Amino acid sequence: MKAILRAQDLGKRYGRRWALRECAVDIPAGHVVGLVGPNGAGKTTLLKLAGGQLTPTSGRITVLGEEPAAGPAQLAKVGFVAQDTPVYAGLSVAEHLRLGARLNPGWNAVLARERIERLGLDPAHRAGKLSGGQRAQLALTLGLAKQPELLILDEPVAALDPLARREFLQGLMEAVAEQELSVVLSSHLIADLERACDYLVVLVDSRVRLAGPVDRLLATHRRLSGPRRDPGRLPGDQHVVSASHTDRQSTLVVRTEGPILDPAWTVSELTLEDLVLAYMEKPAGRPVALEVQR
Ligand SMILES: Nc1ncnc2c1ncn2[C@@H]1O[C@H](COP(=O)(O)OP(=O)(O)OP(=O)(O)O)[C@@H](O)[C@H]1O
Repeated sequence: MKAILRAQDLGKRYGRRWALRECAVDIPAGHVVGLVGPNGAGKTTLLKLAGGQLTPTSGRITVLGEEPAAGPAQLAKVGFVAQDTPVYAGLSVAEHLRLGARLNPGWNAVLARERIERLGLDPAHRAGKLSGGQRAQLALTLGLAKQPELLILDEPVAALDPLARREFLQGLMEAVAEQELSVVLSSHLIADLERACDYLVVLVDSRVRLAGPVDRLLATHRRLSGPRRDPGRLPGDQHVVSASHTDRQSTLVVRTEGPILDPAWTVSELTLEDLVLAYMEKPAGRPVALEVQR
């Protein structure tokens, strides 16, 4: 299947500091991909590299099989809504839609108009006078009406109220199911990602720590609780992701393809939030990136 985003040994350095290092991912088309990680992990940097706003310091990235922003055809296939939801303060909502129609060959004027109506935005209103959430909605409408093959959204729902967030994510999932759209979005709101995303990438300390389809990731991770145990003494096919201990008790998150046979453990499944938090904890040694494919 076609990859929407492929990175090999990708790195980006600002001055002496690496914002992204040794990044390797291969994300297939047809997903809503959630990109998560702590503040400063490198999410915006990765998205900007994919959007062509930044160039790599090392390695390679391709988007829909080509260099990012390689030319007009490639630009038409990729929509990008940045974290600060850029709109032109002096232009009205209607003028934004007219501009979108002029600049984008695949523009869907009906979709844009209907969405603006549904949101209750006044077409004559200047963008500079909209609330933060309304500006975000306008920027998202422009991204959707462009009808790209890949829509990249940097924290798209942060400014939206809970109902608007739910409706927006629902709309994204429908667009992915009905059109040939793939989405990569970053967010700190894991409950939202849980609802909308079927593929996950976790970035920590400028490195990819986990990537794969959500159902596969959940099926291959377990929480084990039981009498205190040295995590180094688990069977070889059980990889410890995080561990916490009291004097008598150990709680581990492990990745394994097989069943947990040791009767001393109480075994439970993880939620997406448990999984993300386990990978966001600082590991004791050098972290190992895991890319899980179907
Ligand atoms: N223009 C820049 N110049 C220098 N350093 C930068 C620049 N942009 C980002 N950085 C640094 O690169 C690292 C990664 O930043 P990035 O914005 O990609 O993180 P992020 O995961 O998107 O964070 P957040 O969740 O807070 O938005 C951070 O340490 C940040 O300080």
